[in-house]
Amino acid sequence: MSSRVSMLVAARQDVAAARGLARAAQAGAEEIKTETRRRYEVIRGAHDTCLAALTEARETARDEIFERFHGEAVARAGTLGRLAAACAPGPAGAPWPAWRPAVTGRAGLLRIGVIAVDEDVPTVPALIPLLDRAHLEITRDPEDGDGRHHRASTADGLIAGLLLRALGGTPAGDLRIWAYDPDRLGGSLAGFAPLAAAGVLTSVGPGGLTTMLDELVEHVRRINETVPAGRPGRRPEPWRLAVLLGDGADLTPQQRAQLDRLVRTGVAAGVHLIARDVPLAEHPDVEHVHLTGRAAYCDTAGVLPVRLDPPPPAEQTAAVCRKLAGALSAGPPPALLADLLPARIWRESAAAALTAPIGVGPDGEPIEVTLGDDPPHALIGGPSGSGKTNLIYAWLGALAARYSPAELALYLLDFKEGVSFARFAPSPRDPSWLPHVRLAGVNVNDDREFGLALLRHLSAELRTRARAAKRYEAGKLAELRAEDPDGAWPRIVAVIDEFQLLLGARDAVTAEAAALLEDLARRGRSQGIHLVLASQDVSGIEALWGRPGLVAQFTLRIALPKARRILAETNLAADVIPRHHAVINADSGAPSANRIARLPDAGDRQAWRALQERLWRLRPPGATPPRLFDGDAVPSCPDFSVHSGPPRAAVGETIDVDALPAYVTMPRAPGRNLAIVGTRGEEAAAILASAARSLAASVPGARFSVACPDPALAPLIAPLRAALPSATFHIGSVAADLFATVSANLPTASPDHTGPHYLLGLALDALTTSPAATTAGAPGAADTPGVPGTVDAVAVRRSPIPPLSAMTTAPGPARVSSRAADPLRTILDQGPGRHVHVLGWWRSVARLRDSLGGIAARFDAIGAWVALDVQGPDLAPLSPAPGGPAWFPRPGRALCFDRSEDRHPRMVIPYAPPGPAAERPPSTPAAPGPAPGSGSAGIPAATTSAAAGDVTGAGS
Ligand SMILES: Nc1ncnc2c1ncn2[C@@H]1O[C@H](COP(=O)(O)OP(=O)(O)OP(=O)(O)O)[C@@H](O)[C@H]1O
Repeated sequence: MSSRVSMLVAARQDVAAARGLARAAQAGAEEIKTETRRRYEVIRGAHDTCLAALTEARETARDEIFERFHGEAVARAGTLGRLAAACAPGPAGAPWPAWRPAVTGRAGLLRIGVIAVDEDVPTVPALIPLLDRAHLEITRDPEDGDGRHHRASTADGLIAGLLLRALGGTPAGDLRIWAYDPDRLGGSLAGFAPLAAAGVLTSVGPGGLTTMLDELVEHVRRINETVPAGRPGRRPEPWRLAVLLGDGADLTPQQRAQLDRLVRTGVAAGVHLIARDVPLAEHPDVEHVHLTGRAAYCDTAGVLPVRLDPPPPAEQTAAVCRKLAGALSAGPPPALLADLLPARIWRESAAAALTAPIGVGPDGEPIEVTLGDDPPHALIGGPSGSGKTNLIYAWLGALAARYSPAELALYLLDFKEGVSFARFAPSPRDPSWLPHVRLAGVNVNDDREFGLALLRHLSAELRTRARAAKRYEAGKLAELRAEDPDGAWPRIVAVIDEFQLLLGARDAVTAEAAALLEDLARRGRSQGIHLVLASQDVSGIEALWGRPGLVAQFTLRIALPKARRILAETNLAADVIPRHHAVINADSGAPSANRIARLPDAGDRQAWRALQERLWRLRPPGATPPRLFDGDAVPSCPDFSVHSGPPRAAVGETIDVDALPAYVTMPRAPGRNLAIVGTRGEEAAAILASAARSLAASVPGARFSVACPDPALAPLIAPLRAALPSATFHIGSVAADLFATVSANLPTASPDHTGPHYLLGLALDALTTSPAATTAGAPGAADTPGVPGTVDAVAVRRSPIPPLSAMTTAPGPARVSSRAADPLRTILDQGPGRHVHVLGWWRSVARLRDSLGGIAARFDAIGAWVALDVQGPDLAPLSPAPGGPAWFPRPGRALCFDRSEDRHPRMVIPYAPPGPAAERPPSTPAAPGPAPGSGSAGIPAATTSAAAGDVTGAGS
């Protein structure tokens, strides 16, 4: 039992020990656990701290990275944006809302949209190359709206934008567009339609592709031939841009080949392609743009997607195109006269040639023309209003500013109505004149004789120069000037505007003028005499084209827009140049010698006046103003000086380069009477007045008596009263007394001590054909039967003048009745030999004949005559030429013939009657004879009777 107890005790003790051990182990474990937990807590705390720090560090780093990235991206976008703005300035790169056309001179890169890298980063303009740089091939995903579905597509919007940018950034006319759009027939580019009218846009239909490509290839070939390779600057040709809007159809092999040629060679020649749905050959010059929905990828942007701009607003496109078309139709703004002037005035020598710019070329450079040995003469052509006069102004301005009056002399003639060259002469409004101008003729119109006079003058100058050249053995002007440095040998430029009027008739004037022109044209070249002929239309001038030798000398041709036949037949350049341009061709019109010049508005009065006044102030001392011949002006009678030769009567002004009086001489010799014939009473009186004034100056002691047998015409005497204050006047019936008295007292010997006596008569026909004179049995009257029914006979019956023989009551010791019966005829026959001369006005040749003795009378007593409105054939009895002179009367002009001086009749311009200077008066023909109770020549009856005083004293 005890064992059992002891065992139990032992067991208990073991259990207790075990328990103690277990408890101790547990306590140890607890301790470890606690320690471990503590450690865990420590570690965990450390971990959390570390993690938080790491997170914070990471965040900081990330923020820094983002910040740096953003900053750099913004900066780079800014740089790229500035770069893009510089590469595509103004209209090439501006977004549509702010877009305006403006010529920038750089059209190479064009904006199509933007590259958006990040939302926070500004976008960068996406540019693609075009003009002078690349062709463009546009491909697209099938979903892009396309021509096949007749919807506006992104591609078409892209093309429209490119076209507008290219047009807006290049000078008007420098870009021509061809649009091949077989499917929509031009509808894709409808906004550009206004350009078609201005020739900028050509729509090409389905059948036109081959022709278009051929033409462009040909153009490239021509450019490559004519523009030297490597020449700096742009070729003087517009860019040509062909837009090909494909319709899915394949090109023919020929079209493909031409297209490939253009791809290879077009860019260098300014010919470009924009091809949509038309594959282009692979070539470095081709820029590819691929469209996917609203994004696009292009070679220039690489992998970066481009967000395309919207198409330009349709109204904006149309407005820009309309404006451009308008500007092109109106032509470019004119150049300025100032562009043609040299930096320093009068510094050039004309020894070798005259060279001056006439306008500016397409590149803005002056286009110079030369007159010298080659080319020597110029032909200018252009229809009315095309700018011939303006061109002449520009040319003359440029010449006159370069060459002094010692180097250049100008003779200028304008045959048409107007006063174009009058500005070169002084006027009441502008006292300045162009010092180079020797002669300016305006309103020359029908005075072809004046043109002839100029040619004769130039011909005389040519002879003078030829003689001098021979003396110095000089072959041309430069040599003559070198041999004779002190001589005055300016180059002469004679400009004749509307010269066809000089050569337009088949008569002696044309024949002589053409012969003189030919001679001047041939020989003038070496003598420094240059002709510049201008005309609206030279095609019909027989005298010109009938003389090929003459035309051939005019190697300088200047054609204004639409000029005909000035250039060579095959040269059509004048048909295509715009307004205010000219084709200058110094090779007789050969097409290869064409130069196109834009002309300044030299007609502008202010610009011209400033230049002229400047040159005028520099004029050499003693320079005289040019002679101005104005065909519409009536010259005033000059002051005649004492003259030592035979007495002479001025019947008007000669039509000549110098404004000289036209005289007929009145020496004491048979036949020295003057008859003025025609119905224009005022002009007849004015001629008598100038004749009287010049005779009075020629012979200071001369006596003058004035007769006007028709009292109705007494007012016409006024100019004679003004010219001859000391003359005696015999109006109405006393006129007959005058003739009777003078006739009866004709000196029989040589009465030089008494001086000449001039009888001036108005309407002397009223003296001679009185029926009463016939009944008086006077020899003259008997030879002069009135012819009832003719105008003269009617006039005789109506004449209020009583029969001369019956009226002749003047007392006088030497009254010889047989002669006194026809005193006028007696004086005409016998007076001049005794220094008694009749200067009278008859209203027709028939009446003059009656005064001379009737139908078979000879005109020997009329040594000189002046015809007014008498037709040439009517002058046959007085004329040296059988059938009468070729004379077509017109107001303000008279035909004069002095048998002792002239071989042919010459045209003269009657002077204005004394008094204030007048314009040419309307012609007032005197009636053939006054009707009973009424005046003639517009004079009322009351005046007539009042004027019919029987006796008037000197100067009364
Ligand atoms: N280059 C130019 N720039 C601006 N205006 C011009 C220019 N050329 C001509 N004009 C103007 O055109 C008009 C006609 O010119 P101009 O008188 O020179 O022509 P024209 O050929 O001589 O005509 P016509 O034969 O009928 O006299 C004028 O009003 C002139 O001012």
